[in-house]
Amino acid sequence: MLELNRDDFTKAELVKVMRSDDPELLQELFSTARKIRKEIQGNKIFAYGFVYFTTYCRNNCNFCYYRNSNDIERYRKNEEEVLATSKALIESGVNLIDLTMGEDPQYHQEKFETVANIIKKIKGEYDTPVMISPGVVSNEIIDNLADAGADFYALYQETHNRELFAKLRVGQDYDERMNAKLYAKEKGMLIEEGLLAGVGENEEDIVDSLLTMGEIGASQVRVMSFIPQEGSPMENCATPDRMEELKIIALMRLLYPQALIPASLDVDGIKGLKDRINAGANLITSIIPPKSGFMGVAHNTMDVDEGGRTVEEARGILDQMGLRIATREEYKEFIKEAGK
Ligand SMILES: C[S@@+](CC[C@H](N)C(=O)[O-])C[C@H]1O[C@@H](n2cnc3c(N)ncnc32)[C@H](O)[C@@H]1O
Ligand SMILES: C[C@H](CCN)[C@@H](N)C(=O)O
Ligand code: SF4
Repeated sequence: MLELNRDDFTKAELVKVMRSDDPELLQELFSTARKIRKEIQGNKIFAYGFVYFTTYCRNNCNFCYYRNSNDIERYRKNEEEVLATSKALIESGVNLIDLTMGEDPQYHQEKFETVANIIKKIKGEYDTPVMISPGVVSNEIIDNLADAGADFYALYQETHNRELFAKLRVGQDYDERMNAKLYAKEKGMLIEEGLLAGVGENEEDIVDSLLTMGEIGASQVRVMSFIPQEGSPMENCATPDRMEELKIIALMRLLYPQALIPASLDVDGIKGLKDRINAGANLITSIIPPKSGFMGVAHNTMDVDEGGRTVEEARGILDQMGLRIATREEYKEFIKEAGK
């Protein structure tokens, strides 16, 4: 059996864990991940509100429901709507607002000022940290977003295998995407890197991604299992067994004890929370207010209007696990350390 909880894993050892289905090893993997989280942050779990404010997109990612060629209903929310939903999320107890958008040509060509204003309001008036997930934007726009006060820039490579990237993010440039997040980091923003599970990667690819996340200095690292989307080229591809995602979460925790690692409600809804937390995640993402008209990504409506993706619902589950949602002040303290 592998010895866990070390900071000098070799690539071969990591690959071996990804390939293993030995129940004893996996148990040890998850319990070690939980132990490390507890050492770092006790029983606190962070929570992010998700505000997907425009679902228009110029890109054609093969895995995504919102790809440009998909003939779907789309929306573009105005500043008031975005702020009202952000406020409701903050009042419900989230620690950060994740402002997410498709690469909406209307913004990408002219309107980033609106986004900067929204960030300033959430930071100033609502005194709450902000993550911005705008896709690939120019260095000049990154400067503006950083100046507006955005704490985090999220941009997921999905894979660090260039050939696979080209098949997934069709027509997009690998280096341009990577360089945007490196530039954001240089400008003082924290960055989030992420990978998709179940899109044709092998164990070596996963391990390359795990190591790259550390090399680029990401403070938040994520994995999401691929969910097939109606009308997209990958509509008939299967969703992967969740054990892959759980193992990746646990390995990220072992490799990067201080990292923010999401348990995303977007993949399996609220019923998926417990397993991900038990694998070592320390953060709940994709909290969306019911009946607000805002959508998720991988599962765009699952549990939303039913009130399943709320802080209250998550709190009930955490409570049974001896855990609790962190306060905004505790989260701010945590990211201050992450920025050092
Ligand atoms: C919808 S995008 C939002 C930000 C921006 N448009 C971008 O692509 O960077 C956020 C992420 O959602 C994830 N995602 C999209 N479609 C998915 C799917 N079908 N299953 C799982 N995750 C998905 C991808 O990892 C993607 O990077
Ligand atoms: C993928 C999204 C995040 C974008 N920064 C969101 N649905 C999530 O699961 O946190
Ligand atoms: S993942 Fe992002 S960039 Fe790609 S099609 Fe979906 S919304 Fe657009």
